[in-house]
Amino acid sequence: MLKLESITVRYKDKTVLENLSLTATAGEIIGLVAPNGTGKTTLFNVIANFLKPNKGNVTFREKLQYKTEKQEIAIHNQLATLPDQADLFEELSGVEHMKLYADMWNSDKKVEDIYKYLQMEGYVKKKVKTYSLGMRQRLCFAMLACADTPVMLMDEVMNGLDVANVALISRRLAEMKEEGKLLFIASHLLSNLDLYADRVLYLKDGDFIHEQNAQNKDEKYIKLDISPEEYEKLSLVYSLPEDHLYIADHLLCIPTVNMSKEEQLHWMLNVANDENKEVTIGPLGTLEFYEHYYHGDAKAKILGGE
Ligand SMILES: Nc1ncnc2c1ncn2[C@@H]1O[C@H](COP(=O)(O)OP(=O)(O)OP(=O)(O)O)[C@@H](O)[C@H]1O
Repeated sequence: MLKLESITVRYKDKTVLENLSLTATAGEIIGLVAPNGTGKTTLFNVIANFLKPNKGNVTFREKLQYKTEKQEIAIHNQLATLPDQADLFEELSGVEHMKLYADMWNSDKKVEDIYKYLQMEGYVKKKVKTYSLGMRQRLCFAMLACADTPVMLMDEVMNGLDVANVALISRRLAEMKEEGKLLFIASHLLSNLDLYADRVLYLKDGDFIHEQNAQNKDEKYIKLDISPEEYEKLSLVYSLPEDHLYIADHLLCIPTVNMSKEEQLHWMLNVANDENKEVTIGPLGTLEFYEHYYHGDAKAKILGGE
C-alpha cells in the first residue's frame, strides 16, 4: 500500500534520513521508535509530503506519487495525520472539530458513534478552551478516527493520556487494523506498542537498524537483571551461549530457541539460585530492544518510564 524508496533528508549539513526504504501493507500497525530528535517526525512529514526529501520516492498503492497536484490530492484523500493539540480552535467544540475532519475526508463515519466509543459524551459539545490536556488529546484522536482514511500517521498519540484512556485508544487501534487500515505510530510509550504493533522499527543514524516482528514472540529468552560485576562473575562460572545478550548493563537474556526443556530448567534454576534473583522467561519487548540499541543515547528517557 505504501512504499518508501531511498529517502534522504538533509537540513543544511545535517543528514537526518539516509537511504531509508520501507514497504507497508494494509492492515498493519507499524510502530516507530527512536530517541528525541532522531527523525520520526521528519519521516512522517515526508510520507505526508509536508516535506520534500532531498532524494527518494514515496509511492502509494503502487502508482501514486507526489509528482503532480492531482496525485497529491489523490493520496491526501486516503491519508491523514493526527492533528496537533496546538491546531485545535479554542472557541469551537469537540463535535465541531470532529465534523470538520469527517467532512474534509468525506467520511461516512458517524461522529456520535466515535465520541461515544471514546467516552467523550460528557464534554464533547463544550468549547475546547474548557478541556484538559488529556481531553484535547482524545479529541485529536477522535478527529483522525472521523477522517477514517486507509492510512493514518500518529505522532505520540498517547501523549498525556491516563491509563484508562491509553487502554481505550489501544483497543480502538487494534480494531482499526482489523478494518484494514495501515497505521504508523511513533511513540515513546514503548511497552504499549507491544500490545498492538505488527512491526516496530528502530530508527538510528538515518535508517532503520532493527525491525521487531510480532510473529517473533515465540522467540523466548531467559531474563535476569544483574549488575556488570555479577554478569562478569556469571560468565566465568557458566559458559553462556554465544548468542546471549547483556542489555544496557543490567539485563542478561539467554535465548531458549535451541534448548531442551531440561536445559532451560538448568539455566533457570542455577542462574537464579546463584544470584538469588528473579528469573523470567519471555520474548524481548520493545523496551528491551530500545535499551539494546540506544543505551547511553537515551538512558534517562527509559528510566523516566517512557
Ligand atoms: N526545519 C528544520 N531545520 C533544521 N533542523 C531540523 C528541522 N526539523 C527537524 N530538524 C532536526 O532534525 C532532527 C530530527 O528531528 P525530528 O523532529 O524528526 O525528530 P523526532 O525523532 O521526531 O524527535 P521527537 O521524539 O523529539 O519528536 C533533529 O535533530 C532536529 O533538530
